[in-house]
Amino acid sequence: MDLVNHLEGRLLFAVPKKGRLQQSTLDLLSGSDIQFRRETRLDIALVKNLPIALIFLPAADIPTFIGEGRVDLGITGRDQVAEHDAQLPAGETSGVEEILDLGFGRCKLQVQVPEKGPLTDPKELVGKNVVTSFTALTEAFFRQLEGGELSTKIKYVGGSVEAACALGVADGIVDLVESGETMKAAGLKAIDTVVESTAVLVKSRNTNNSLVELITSRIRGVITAQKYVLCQYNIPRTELATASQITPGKRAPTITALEEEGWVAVSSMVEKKAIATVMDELTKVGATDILVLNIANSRTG
Ligand SMILES: Nc1ncnc2c1ncn2[C@@H]1O[C@H](COP(=O)(O)OP(=O)(O)OP(=O)(O)O)[C@@H](O)[C@H]1O
Ligand SMILES: O=P(O)(O)OC[C@H]1O[C@H](OP(=O)(O)OP(=O)(O)O)[C@H](O)[C@@H]1O
Repeated sequence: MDLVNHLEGRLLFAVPKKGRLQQSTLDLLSGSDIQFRRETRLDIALVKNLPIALIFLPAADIPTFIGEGRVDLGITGRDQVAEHDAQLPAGETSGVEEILDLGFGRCKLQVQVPEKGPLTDPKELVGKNVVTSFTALTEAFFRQLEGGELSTKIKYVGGSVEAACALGVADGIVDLVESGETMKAAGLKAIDTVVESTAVLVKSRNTNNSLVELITSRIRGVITAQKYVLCQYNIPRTELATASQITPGKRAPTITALEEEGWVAVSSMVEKKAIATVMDELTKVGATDILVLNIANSRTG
């Protein structure tokens, strides 16, 4: 099948073809009921149940395709969008618009130098060799540090940036850090942060495809569901005001009267990471039968 001829009329949605953001992106698509089958080695997949085509691209290239309006929607790192925007001529507005922070792919683009070396401040790298995959952001960073000048020599490498200092190619690097394992293994330390990043859903500023809203709302629902649990409990009506402060919900808690005089049942969305503390506090104010339920999907205001 000539897939390119089947793109007409479809929303084009770019997703990472490999790497750190791919699995969580595929999970989001699946949670949003975007059904597709990707043929081996093909970078285009037609969605079966919606007029959408998925385009598998390197995360670093996604902002370019979206910025030029070739692709309507995409998932990539905020760092990649920032790098794309930093390459634009002065005064030009970015064609890439962020719609949603997706929460995964959290990392920092950091200035790193040899741990045992003499450098401790990014200013000491001015005029020296710096290696990175993010040349535009690194240039902007050093230009600001140098007060508008740029004497620092910035060189591009596509991967394994952390090897540059040990190989004598660089005095410092600008690379992504998450756990810090790679940096530590390469004998480097971070001395400054250029940008902080998470995966984002982005759209082309010029797209007018109505499916953008539908997809955004589905993805938002999946993210909310992943972030929250539903907490249900029974409480004496006299303690309801205090309990409602502990579980205010996204809008307000749902309160139902119980058959037993003076008692009510409460059901409220609570952030997953806070649930243990919330349960402790509810118990303290007299709540009983506290249940915590996972949310499969959601649409909230
Ligand atoms: N260690 C990490 N932890 C979390 N997110 C990361 C990490 N490294 C990269 N990312 C995010 O994932 C995006 C893609 O990086 P990744 O290293 O997966 O690239 P890639 O497309 O596989 O290209 P490469 O050929 O450079 O490996 C980055 O721009 C960043 O937003
Ligand atoms: O702080 P950490 O948890 O160690 O993660 C950081 C590493 O992850 C990324 O590389 P990746 O492993 O995706 O491969 P790459 O170097 O080929 O881009 C990034 O470029 C760092 O090297």
